This record gives sequence, C-alpha cells and structure tokens, in this order.
Amino acid sequence: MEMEMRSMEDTEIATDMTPSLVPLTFSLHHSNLHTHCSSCFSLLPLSPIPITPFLYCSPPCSAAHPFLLHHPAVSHSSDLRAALLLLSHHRPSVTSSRVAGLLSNRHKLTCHNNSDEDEVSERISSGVRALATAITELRGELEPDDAVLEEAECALCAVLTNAVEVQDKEGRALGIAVYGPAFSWINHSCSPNACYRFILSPSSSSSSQESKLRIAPSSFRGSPDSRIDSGLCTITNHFQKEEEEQNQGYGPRLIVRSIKRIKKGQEITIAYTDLLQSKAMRQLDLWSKYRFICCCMRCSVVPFTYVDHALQEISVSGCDFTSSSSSYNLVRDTAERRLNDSVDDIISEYLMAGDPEPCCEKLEKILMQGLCDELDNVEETPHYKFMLHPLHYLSLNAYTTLASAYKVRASDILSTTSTIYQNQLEAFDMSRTSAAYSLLLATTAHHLFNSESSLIASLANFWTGAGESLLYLARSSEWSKFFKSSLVASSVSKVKCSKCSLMDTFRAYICNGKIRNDDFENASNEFLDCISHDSTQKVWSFLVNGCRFLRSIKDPMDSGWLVSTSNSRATDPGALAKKKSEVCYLHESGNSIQTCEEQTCNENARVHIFELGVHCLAYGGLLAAICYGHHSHLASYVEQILDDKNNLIL
Ligand SMILES: C[S@@+](CC[C@H](N)C(=O)[O-])C[C@H]1O[C@@H](n2cnc3c(N)ncnc32)[C@H](O)[C@@H]1O
Repeated sequence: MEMEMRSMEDTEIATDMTPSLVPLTFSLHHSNLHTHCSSCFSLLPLSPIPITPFLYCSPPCSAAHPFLLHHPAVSHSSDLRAALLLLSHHRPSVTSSRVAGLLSNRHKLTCHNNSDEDEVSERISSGVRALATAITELRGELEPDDAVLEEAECALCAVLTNAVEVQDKEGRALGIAVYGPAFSWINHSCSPNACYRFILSPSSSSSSQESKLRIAPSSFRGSPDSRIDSGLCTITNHFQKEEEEQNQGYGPRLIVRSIKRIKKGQEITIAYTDLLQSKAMRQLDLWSKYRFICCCMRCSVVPFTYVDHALQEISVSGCDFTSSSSSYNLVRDTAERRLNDSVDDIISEYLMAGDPEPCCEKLEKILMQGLCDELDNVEETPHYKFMLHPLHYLSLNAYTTLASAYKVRASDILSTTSTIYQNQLEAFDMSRTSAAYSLLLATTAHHLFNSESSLIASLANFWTGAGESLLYLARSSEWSKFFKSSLVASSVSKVKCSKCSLMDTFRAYICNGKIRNDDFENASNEFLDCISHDSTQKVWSFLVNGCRFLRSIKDPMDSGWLVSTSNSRATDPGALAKKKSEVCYLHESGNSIQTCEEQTCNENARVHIFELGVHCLAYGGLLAAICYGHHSHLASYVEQILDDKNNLIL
C-alpha cells in the first residue's frame, strides 16, 4: 500500500500546512560536527557542551540527544548514524515494508540491473554491514546474524528513502533528518504545490502561533493511477493525535507550506529534486535515489511543457537535417552530453581549484560560441555548431557560477592590491559583471516561472541575490573616484517607489503575515512593469559594459530574446531541427548593443542601479515570505536591509 497526503481544507497560497514537526531521526554531516549542535543543528555557542564525540548548544539539547549510541563503524556517515538512531526507537519487522510507518523501499533499492545501480546497491550493502556491526556490538553480541543484517537494511533504506537534507539560513547542507508520516508520506511532483522550511533552535516547545495540521493521509494500492480511495483516510483523527504526541522531541524541526492554492482533498506534493533541470536529468536523479519514474502532469504531458522544452533546448547548426533524418537525434544527444560534460567540468574545476578567471573565460566561450566540431564519434560530421539556448538549464547554471566567480574575482583583487587605481577599477568592473549575471539569472528564471509557478522558491533566491549585488554595486566607494559622483544621501535613501506598490505589499505582508493570491499577482505585475519599462533598460548597458557575452543581450527583461523556439506545443523534432539549423540564439554580431560610454554613465546610472536593486530585493523578499513564511530568515534579512538606512545611503 502506497501512502500519500491530501489537504483537509481549501488552502490559499503561503499557508503553513503543518505545525513544526520533530524528526524521528537525524544526523549532522561529518564536516559540521565541530561547528553545529548535534541535537538541534544550530550554530554552536563559544562554549558548547561536549559529550564525546558530539557537541551541543545547551543542556536540554545534550540531555535530549541519545548519542551515547555512537559507534566508530558508523561515524563517517550521517545516513548510518541516522539509521542507528532510528533503530534505537523502532525495531523494524522484517516482514513489513515499513519502519515506523515509513516506506523502506529496500527491495527496489537493493535490486540492480546496470553498473550505476550496482554502485548504489554496493554502497547500501557495505553500509548495512557497518550498521550491523555497530548494532551487534552495542547489544553486547558477537557476530551480526541474518536478522540483524535485515534490520540494518530496513533502517538504512528507510533513511535513504525518507531523509531530507537540512540546510542552514544560507542554504548550506548541515545534515539529514527523517520525519514521521505527516511529512514522509508526501510524494514528489515536478510541479509541486508545497515546499518546506527548517527551524533550527534549541527550543522544543511549539509556539501558540503554529498552524494546525491541515493535511491527512490517504492510501492507494500500486501505482497512483489505481487509487482505491478518493477521500481522506478514516485514520485521520488517530493520525493527528499520534502526530501531535510525537512532536514533543528535539532536533531540527520542519514546516510544510503551500506555494499554490490547494483544494480540499487535493494531493500535497513537494520536490525531491531540482526543478530547474531538464526532464531527463530529473528522471535520472529520482531513479538513482528513489527508483521511481515520475508520472506527474509536468512529466507526462506530450509534447513537453514549454518550460521543459526550454530547459533542454540546444541548436545544432551547420548541417542539413530533415524531419526523417535518423542522424538528428544521435547528433543532438551527443551534443547535449558534450555540452553537459564541458559545463560540469568547468564548474567542478573551479570549485576544486578555486581559480575563477579561467572558469569565467571558458563558460562565456561556451555561452557565446557553443561547441564546434566536437562530435568525433559521429560519422560524416561536417562543421557542426551546438549552442545552448539562454534558458537551457546549463545556461542557468553558468549564470549562477559566473555571478559568483566575478564576485570572487572582485574581492580577490581588492584583498591583495586595493590601493592601486587600476586594480580598483578592475574590481569595480568585476562587481558590475557579477551584478549583471545575477540580474540575468533572475530575469531568465522569471520567464520560466511565468509558465511554471512551482519555481517560486528558486526565484525568491535569484531576485534577492540580484537585489543584493545591485545594492552592493550602487554602494561601492569606487563611484566617487571614477565618476566624480556627488550624490547626497537624500537623493537615494527613499526606498519607496512612486510608480509601484511593491514595497507597501512587502511591508504589509511582513507585518501581518497575510497575503492573498490576487495581491501577490498584482505586486508581481507592478514589479515587472516598473522594472521592465524603466530601471532595467537604464542600467543594463552600463552593467554589461565589460563583458562581451552580456553585451550581446539587448534587454534581459525583453522576453523576445528568451522565447524558446518551441513557443507552442509544436515540438516535432524534424521541424524543430530545421528551424534550429538557422537559429544561433542571441549572439549574432548584429545583435550587439551600443556600448555605454563610462563617463556618461555616472550618477544617473548609480541611482538607477540603486532603485533596481531595491525593487529586486523587495520582490525577492516577498517571494521568500510566501515560500518560507513572513518571519523566515530570508524575508527578515531583506526587511533588515531595506530598513537599515546605512544600507541605503550612497
Ligand atoms: C518519502 S516516500 C513518500 C511516501 C510514499 N508514497 C509512502 O507510501 O510512504 C518516497 C517514496 O514514495 C514513492 N514516490 C514518491 N513520489 C512519487 C511519485 N511522484 N511517483 C511514484 N512514486 C513516488 C517512491 O517509492 C519513493 O521512494
């Protein structure tokens, strides 16, 4: 029997669907054991409480956490430590497919048909052996017998199937946690209607403002298509009572929240994978971790949704394919693989070696020129050229990496030779290129969000990031040196816009915690209108001045350059191939915009960058409050920046 969760009532967007839930088991990643509390995952105070080998932030946390169960055989892995802790409360029945109500999925996870699956199942068997050794020794027995091995396998597979990665406020992975059925019975969708957030603090008491449980289980047999129960389970009351009792413990807590309007009885779904990947990548990820093929609406629709088409669109030029050409799919698949490997290699090399300059050069080269003549394993290959669409998921990854790499380059230059004029100028250029990439990421992702609203959580981060980079740039002390800026604080310290009510909507929401779908839509439309027709055009040519790739984009808010070649549902590969052979996306020389004379882009550019930054930040904050709550870290962080006059004085 498969379980799923449904809404018990009609629910608006941005509603907490559960109170804060306490995990059944959890464990920090090894690298965080010395910096974070092993019980609640909060950052450790200066004098933590040590109970070898773990550290705790407070006496209640050290008392609550039964980590006396530790064993060296499981010390290297958070999954194994979490499985050991799970076993201390719940002895699985080897005849059941569930542990503490949670699906173990062990038959699927340990079955293997190819080398990738071999690798997963080999990792599980070596984990099971280590876990069984720990269990046996902790119980004072000599050798793990078959029953212990089975117990270990059930527990480890239940952890792998149900664990979520716990992240801190900045999105860094801290460890893993497994929650009870109220969360773990929620299935995946690539167009989910809910998301979740964590609360990391030592307190175990729930606040009086917490939501009630608005979701209840429902069951079906076999595939989701063969539902036997269209209503909510009769076990609802019992389930609610059990959940309430269970939520008295410790550990990083979690709250589920709606990101769409949800009707009573509708299934609640969350994302188990990154929604900004192509369908093939999502399917691969879900299969390798959970062994299921996603059949959600977004994955099932034929032809692909606009978003899925755009996320994987590449152009193949220099050849004359016809719709019946069998070579087309082969060339396209190979090109996709090559582009994927190239971008992955460049980003991995940057992350390992930490040198941002070659990373910027190589990524921009791929974005501008694509890959040429690299299909050496395809026979009769003339001069092919493969270009990523600007909405391709690899392009989005490249913008993210480039925004960060240019920022690092700016701070590297300033940290070594900050007094030399030429270097200051160079650092300033890097900061504006970084801001331009952040803005590009937000506008391109927004284009996709218009067709797929579940991308809202990514969008919250992208707009906030763009706002931060633009404000950082506007506040840079280099302006006065290079552009003889004489701005006074009063000219820019007003964050309120006379043309849109975004700021009012954001502040009202932060204050009373209530927003209706219509208010959100109005705020979005006004924000886009305001920045499309005004700020972005005024600053873009200035921001992109130092970067050849960015200069080829006329206006990042103009969806004309973004629209995927499959504007409609006409995705016949042959027709598309023909069309594609003529498409070179945006990087034609005729597309280049007039570059901006730096001397003329002085004070006005600075004010416009400031105003655009404030808009992006407020919009990112609004989206964050919708996804994570009006008191969430990201929403409060944005509020703090907008409230702090010091941040707003240039
Ligand atoms: C965390 S559990 C979700 C609850 C689960 N349905 C149950 O019965 O307990 C994760 C497992 O649910 C199943 N699952 C989740 N989302 C699914 C989906 N969209 N399609 C098919 N199976 C899914 C997979 O077996 C996956 O390993």
